[in-house]
Amino acid sequence: MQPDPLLIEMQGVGFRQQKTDILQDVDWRMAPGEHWAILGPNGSGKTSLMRVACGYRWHTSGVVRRLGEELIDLVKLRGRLGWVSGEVLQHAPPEESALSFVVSGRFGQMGLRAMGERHVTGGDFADAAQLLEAMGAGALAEKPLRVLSQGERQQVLVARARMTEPLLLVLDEPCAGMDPAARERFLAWLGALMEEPSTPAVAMITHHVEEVLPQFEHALLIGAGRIVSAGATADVVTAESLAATYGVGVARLELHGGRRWPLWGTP
Ligand SMILES: Nc1ncnc2c1ncn2[C@@H]1O[C@H](COP(=O)(O)OP(=O)(O)OP(=O)(O)O)[C@@H](O)[C@H]1O
Repeated sequence: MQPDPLLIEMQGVGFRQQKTDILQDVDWRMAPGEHWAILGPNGSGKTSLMRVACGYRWHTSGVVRRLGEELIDLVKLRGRLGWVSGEVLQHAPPEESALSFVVSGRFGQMGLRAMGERHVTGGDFADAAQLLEAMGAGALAEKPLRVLSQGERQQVLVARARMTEPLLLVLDEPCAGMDPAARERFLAWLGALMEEPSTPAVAMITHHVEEVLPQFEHALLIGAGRIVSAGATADVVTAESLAATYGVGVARLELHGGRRWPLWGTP
């Protein structure tokens, strides 16, 4: 039997825009079912890396294979790679229910109101309701988007992205704007979700080291558009590599709850 193709394979990849090298010499492979944390300081190229990886931006040098192919039908690709970003909600009608918004993910839309409901069946609604329920977010179904908390929004965005049964979910800074309690609640939910065998591969972009849950068995550290280190989280997320990448000393890196918490500052 043929092994499943890698989700993403990048070899010597560069991405240059407006005479600026945003990504350089990127070599990275992500296999089906793996969970990766994409870590790095502001402006280091995390989002650009994942955009190029997923075909939302086109690399300017090197080779990118997505699902084993160099050129792949981008429409097909969009359905296999679910992009979860708070920005999506800026385009969603605030009065739309969470359930309708989740249903709209099946059609690659930002809510059903924008598209009319003509293609949507009762089966689509039933699937969306079941998905929300299975993800422990069933209570959100009837709520309008405008009342959802930051954590609930992320839950609904993840559910929306899963309506096409993607092989990879990309979470772009899902904890942005959350206070510590909201963040811990969301991360507990995400960790439990990642334990489910039905959950696809996850790549989470963040600049906060302590958000790297134990379920992220792989980590990629990027600085100034170049991969500093990529591999097993324990090997990648070290005080030395963090200090070098973030440009600030790490006095201590504490392991607590399976997560690494840096105490920034010179020892
Ligand atoms: N289209 C573009 N044209 C020019 N520069 C760009 C473009 N897109 C990104 N950049 C620059 O590339 C660098 C990397 O941006 P990117 O958004 O990938 O970083 P990031 O690590 O995700 O940052 P943050 O954590 O702040 O969101 C930044 O300096 C940004 O200004």
